[in-house]
Amino acid sequence: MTAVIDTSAPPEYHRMTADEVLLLLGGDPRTGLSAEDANALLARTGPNSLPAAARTGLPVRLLRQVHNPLIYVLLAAGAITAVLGEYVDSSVIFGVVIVNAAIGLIQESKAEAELAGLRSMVRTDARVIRGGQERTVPSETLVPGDLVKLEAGDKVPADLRLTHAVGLRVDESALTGESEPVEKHVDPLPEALPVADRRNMAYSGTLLTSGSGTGVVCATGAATQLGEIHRLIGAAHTLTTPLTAKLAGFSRLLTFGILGLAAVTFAVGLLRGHDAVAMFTAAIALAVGAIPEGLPAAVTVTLAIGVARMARRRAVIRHLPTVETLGSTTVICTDKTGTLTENQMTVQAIWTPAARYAVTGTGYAPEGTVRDDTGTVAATDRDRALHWTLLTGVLCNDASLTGRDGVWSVAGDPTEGAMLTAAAKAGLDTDTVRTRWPRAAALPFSSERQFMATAHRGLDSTVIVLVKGAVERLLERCSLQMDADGTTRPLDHRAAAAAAADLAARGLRVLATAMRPNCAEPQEIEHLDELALGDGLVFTGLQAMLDPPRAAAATAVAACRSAGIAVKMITGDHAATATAIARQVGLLETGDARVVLTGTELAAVPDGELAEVAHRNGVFARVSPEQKLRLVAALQERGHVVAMTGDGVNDAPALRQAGIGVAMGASGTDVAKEAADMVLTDDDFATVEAAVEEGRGVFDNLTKFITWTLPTNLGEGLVILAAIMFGAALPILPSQILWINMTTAVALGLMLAFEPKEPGIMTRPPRKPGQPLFTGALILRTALVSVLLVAGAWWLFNWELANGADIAQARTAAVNVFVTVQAFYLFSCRSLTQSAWRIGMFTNPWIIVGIAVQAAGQLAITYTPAMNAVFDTAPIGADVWLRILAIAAATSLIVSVEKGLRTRAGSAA
Ligand SMILES: Nc1ncnc2c1ncn2[C@@H]1O[C@H](COP(=O)(O)OP(=O)(O)OP(=O)(O)O)[C@@H](O)[C@H]1O
Repeated sequence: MTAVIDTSAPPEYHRMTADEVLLLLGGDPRTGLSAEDANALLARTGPNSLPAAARTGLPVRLLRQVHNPLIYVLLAAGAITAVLGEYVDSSVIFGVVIVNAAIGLIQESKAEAELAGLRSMVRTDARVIRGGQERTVPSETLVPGDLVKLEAGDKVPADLRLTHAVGLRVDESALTGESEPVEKHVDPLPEALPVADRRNMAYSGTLLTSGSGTGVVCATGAATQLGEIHRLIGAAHTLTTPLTAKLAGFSRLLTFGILGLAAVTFAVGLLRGHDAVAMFTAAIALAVGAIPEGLPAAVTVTLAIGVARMARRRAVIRHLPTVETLGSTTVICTDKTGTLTENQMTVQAIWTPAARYAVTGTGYAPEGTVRDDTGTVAATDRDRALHWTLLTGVLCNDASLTGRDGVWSVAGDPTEGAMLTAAAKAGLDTDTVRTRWPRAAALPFSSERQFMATAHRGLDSTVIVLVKGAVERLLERCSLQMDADGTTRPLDHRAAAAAAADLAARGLRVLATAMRPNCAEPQEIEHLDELALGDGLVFTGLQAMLDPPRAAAATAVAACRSAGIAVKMITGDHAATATAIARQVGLLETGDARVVLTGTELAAVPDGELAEVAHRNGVFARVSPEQKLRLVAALQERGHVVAMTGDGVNDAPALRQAGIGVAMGASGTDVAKEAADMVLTDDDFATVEAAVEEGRGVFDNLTKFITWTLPTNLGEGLVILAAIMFGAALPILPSQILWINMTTAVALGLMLAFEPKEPGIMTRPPRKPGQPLFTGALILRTALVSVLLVAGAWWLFNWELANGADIAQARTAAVNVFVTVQAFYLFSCRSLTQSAWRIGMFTNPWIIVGIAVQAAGQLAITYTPAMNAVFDTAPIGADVWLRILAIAAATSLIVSVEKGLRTRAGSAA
């Protein structure tokens, strides 16, 4: 069957019946499109993805780089110097503007590309019915006519006309701005309606908050409503973070301060009778020298490098500011299943009111046996409760197992997969059982409800209801229990609860099963809800599964602890299971004073005390998503920066509330990913810890750059200021300052962005969120280094003049003092607390590359006649170089003494 699509005027699908839509788009209501048709159509329609936003044109991007008060000053200065006939200075100034803009442009493009690349790391899949079979395909391969299945938590992958909807509610805020979820149905709507009122359509990019359904794809990619919006507004891409904003503000302030100072210098120079043109260029040189132009670019580059490093460690950042926030994380709240544990479930024990069974075998392969206490292979006809608990595990279940080349995997929830395997080991074949008892209705699992129920109509029209879920939730609905012969008697609640607690204490995840045989009112079942389910159920048994802790979890928990970060487990699972796993990963130690709190206990805590309770305790079990939100808020109230993991639809509010919402890339719902700041592609707790470590590294590198750039810039400004104030000849000319400023920022300073993390990075406490960048220590350091720079350059300039050098040579010596001291100081800035020798001289090869490039530049400006002519420099002798090196070494020594003293006093610059 081939689809016929009239592209001239998009049909109004919401006005048609579901069958008409299917007919129009060539899909079959049962089998969907065939795989061949879908592939052929894909070649014509193109992938179901939004086209990359058209990038702003080059001229505009360049202009954006120039749009900066400092550059305006430079442009004005360039123009005035040109008018004054100082063509060399004027071309140097214009050269600087061009080079600056080019570097900014390249860096910005790189950072943008880095962020854009991340998007493809979080892939979305869609479940389609093609050729009569349900399969999971990448969302990009959907075509019109495809039948797509949806369930709570999914992001709608294309524009769909719904053909089936059960309790389907959709959050359409991405499209309409309306955050209240909208209820959907499948009936045709007679009139032409705006998008927001088309209740039988589900639009691409909107999120399913509850229910399930099926729809036929009627538009993909750019043709969707979302594509339309995307086309209108373009992709908003921001490289701004609180830190960059703060720094931009600081730079602006500094620019105006320095311009004022330059104006004063100019005026003082004139009063002293200096030449106006010379004074003007000197004032400009002061301004250019003192303003840290490289700062914004360095911050963006450092953040982008951080994002790339995190991605390599499988943490995908969705919002750039998260990179900064990560460094100050004080608490990580993690769920258990799949994050601290493998999410590889194997039923190991089954308990029925009549007997206990051990299940052998590992993984999802249906290989193993179910044996009772005596070692006899279990027979389901001897213990009917065993029969029904296993049957419930198969029927009240949406997962399926697939085995390929002896490797078995589960499509769907691993908990449910494990129950299918257990049943298979006892000889119950999934397909046979599911055909014998077709499903009539279902009450899906949710974290709040903590159980799932299904109704089935047997071949003889009997209707049964099967339930599986958390032990406490089920036992409170049961009044009877099943005996081995299938008869029932009153529930021994205590025995069942004690058995569950025993199994959970072994770290096993325990699910209870129950049933209602022979429903009197089969009609009622069509709308299975909690009310219809009622209580008075028959308890049939417990299935306990092993979900081993992840290999790296314990190490990561320990690393967090030594980094001053508290790790808290917040799980929906049973308190005993949570405790056992918490012990295994080192969250609780034997004799730990902290207790495991359950959701019920939490609910009893008054609001005023919650912050303290949340702060003090480490494990919270049977917690509902809504309580997760309360816990995050309470921790924040106590001043914590909270990273919180989550995967379900209902976790979204807590993820949004947390400083860093962390979603699971592999198992999480699209809703959770949309709400998160960071997505873990491997779901592993250790990845959160890795991201925190990278976050700290990024912040360190920023601090290092700032510690390097501020003193050098201030020194460059000061030297001119001093010369004019003291009425002396300028030791460094404006064009030379421009040279120093531009070359060192790129060749030297920027290389700090590539610094590897320092060894002790995870053994110190988290950075305080409000901690200012410009600490007293930094201000002192800035003053010290800038004074040393000026003193060194000044002294050598005068010494050379006094010893027979001409002014060009003396200035060349001063220029080289500046650059060499900056290069030496760069090594000091490689670590905030230790000497460069300690951290290893060659651990950042980029520093060496940068220094080599800078050295080549210095040799060129000193010895090539062409550059001598442009920059008014002159060749200097080897003895001068020795004096330059001596000054640089002396400066280094003084700085390392200061650093040593400060480290000992406990405050690093
Ligand atoms: N598919 C399911 N069907 C029925 N009950 C389930 C299912 N999955 C989990 N449960 C029960 O509901 C409880 C809560 O599940 P939930 O998914 O909220 O948390 P969890 O998976 O146990 O742990 P975590 O919050 O650490 O991921 C589980 O402990 C289990 O008893």
